[in-house]
Amino acid sequence: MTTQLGLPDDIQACLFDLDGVVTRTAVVHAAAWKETFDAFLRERDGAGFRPFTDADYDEYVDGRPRADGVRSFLHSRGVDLPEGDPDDPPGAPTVNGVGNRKNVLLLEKIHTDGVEAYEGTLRYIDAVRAAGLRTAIVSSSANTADVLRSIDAERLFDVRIDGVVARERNLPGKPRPDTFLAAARDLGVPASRAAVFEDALAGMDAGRLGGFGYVVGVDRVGQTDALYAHGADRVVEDLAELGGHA
Ligand SMILES: O=P(O)(O)OC[C@H]1O[C@@H](O)[C@H](O)[C@@H](O)[C@@H]1O
Repeated sequence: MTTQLGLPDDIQACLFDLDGVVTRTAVVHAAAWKETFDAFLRERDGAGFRPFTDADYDEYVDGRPRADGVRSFLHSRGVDLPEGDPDDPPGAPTVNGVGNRKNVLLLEKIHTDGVEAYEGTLRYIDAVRAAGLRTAIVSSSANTADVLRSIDAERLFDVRIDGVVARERNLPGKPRPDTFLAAARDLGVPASRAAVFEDALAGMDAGRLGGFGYVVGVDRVGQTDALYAHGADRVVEDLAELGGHA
């Protein structure tokens, strides 16, 4: 282990998830999803509908690309919608329509409340870069560039693989490892020499399946055991615990 960064000595690159690792936006996504799915279920099943829960978010939605989240959660409730088109009106009964509704709500919330970063993460990334390691942001979110710009954090990452890039390159999203592998490749570092930092169970699966050198689970919601079960080498509540202090 390096004493400074809390990583194995041979790690040359760090691949960071965005929502819940760099920014406090995992809860904003979760709230937008809950509003979207509860409205959908209420309309379908009436007032006695079974609401979307935190456990549903963790299992079916967190960390996955938008459309995969729609399909995966609704399938768990026995609903399989047609795909529709990317420009379906928000709330239309299609995978795209439901996803578009969620995006409208997400952007409203971000616009109203702003985006906050985790200071411990920003300090850790500074230390990682000062130590000469390369960095990437790897997120399923198609809003990654805007969110990073809003906290002036684009400069912290040498490479960005997000929901937009994944679509362009036809990369399957988390829990598949392809987006993390693409980031490591773009950085010129083998997966075995790259560390993954993730808060979502789907992201842990991606880290494990990709054969990465080290996988750090970031527990913001009390799911340490689940993060270990999904493949974390170490779980922290804040990246400051790993070290990297000036
Ligand atoms: O809808 P977006 O911004 O493209 O984000 C896709 C997904 O991005 C992930 O980072 C979030 O954990 C999910 O909740 C979200 O659904």
